[in-house]
Amino acid sequence: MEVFKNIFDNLGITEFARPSLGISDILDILIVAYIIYKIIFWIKETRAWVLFKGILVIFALAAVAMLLKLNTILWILSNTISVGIIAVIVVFQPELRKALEQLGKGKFFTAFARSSEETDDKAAQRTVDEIVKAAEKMGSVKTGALILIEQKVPLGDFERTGIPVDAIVSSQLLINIFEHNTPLHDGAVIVRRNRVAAATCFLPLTDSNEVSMELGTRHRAAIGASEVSDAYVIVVSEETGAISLARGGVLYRDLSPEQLKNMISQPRKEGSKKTFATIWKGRQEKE
Ligand SMILES: Nc1ncnc2c1ncn2[C@@H]1O[C@H](COP(=O)(O)OP(=O)(O)OP(=O)(O)O)[C@@H](O)[C@H]1O
Repeated sequence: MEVFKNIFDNLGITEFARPSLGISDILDILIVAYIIYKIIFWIKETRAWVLFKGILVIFALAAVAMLLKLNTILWILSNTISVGIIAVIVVFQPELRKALEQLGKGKFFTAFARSSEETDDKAAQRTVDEIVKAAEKMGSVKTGALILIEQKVPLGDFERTGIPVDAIVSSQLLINIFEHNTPLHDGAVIVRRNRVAAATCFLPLTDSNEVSMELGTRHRAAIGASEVSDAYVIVVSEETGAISLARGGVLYRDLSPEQLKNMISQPRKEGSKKTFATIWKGRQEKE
């Protein structure tokens, strides 16, 4: 209590104006802060983060409009906000349902604890090596494969369409997953923080007209997923055994294992700048 008394004294708040602050108030504030922190973290883990950022922009706009007394903008915002709240609930409905389900199963906090683990550079490099090794081996025997490596944009929406795996990435595991006539071989595998998060995931197909006619749905799905996320999407063709990489809506075809390794070796936490520069260079080279 002495600490708070000193803070109030330093702020010049008199004894008279000082709010009474008990242990229960502090506990109350801490619990609310903790819950808000968890909610923000949960939002960041789903695609709701992009929508959430849009909402923050609207709030910032409202604040500016209020400061500058832009009455027409304020009127429009205040009249659309009530509709907006309902719209947000509708748009976020799958995420909210998932969060409530997890809360019911008691998984919400454990999932958070696991996902907050630091990405280890050594483990990330090992993951890249294992994926490249698997792609090379699957290419040599013409086993089709589709692997997404999550970057900053969460792939939770794709992951939910598949079967959870949650295992450390290894070339043997990947080869096994894509083995013909096995239950997990169809669809895409999602790799997150050096673990295979899920298999048999369904990805959106690109509707670009520029995709070569000789490419089928596996490659179209790879390009489609790379258009709506910043993931590295690796495809091994079942027909030719060729290895390709989709990134930012661009497909880099017929890569050697070394080229693939170089392209996907950027560690996740380095941020997208360097990665994007490398990919952009590749894009220009292709064009
Ligand atoms: N939307 C999708 N999401 C995830 N995986 C998909 C999707 N569409 C197709 N696939 C995968 O691709 C396989 C079909 O590949 P298809 O032969 O049509 O594609 P392709 O691009 O010609 O590839 P390949 O060269 O390997 O034959 C499916 O069995 C499935 O595993």
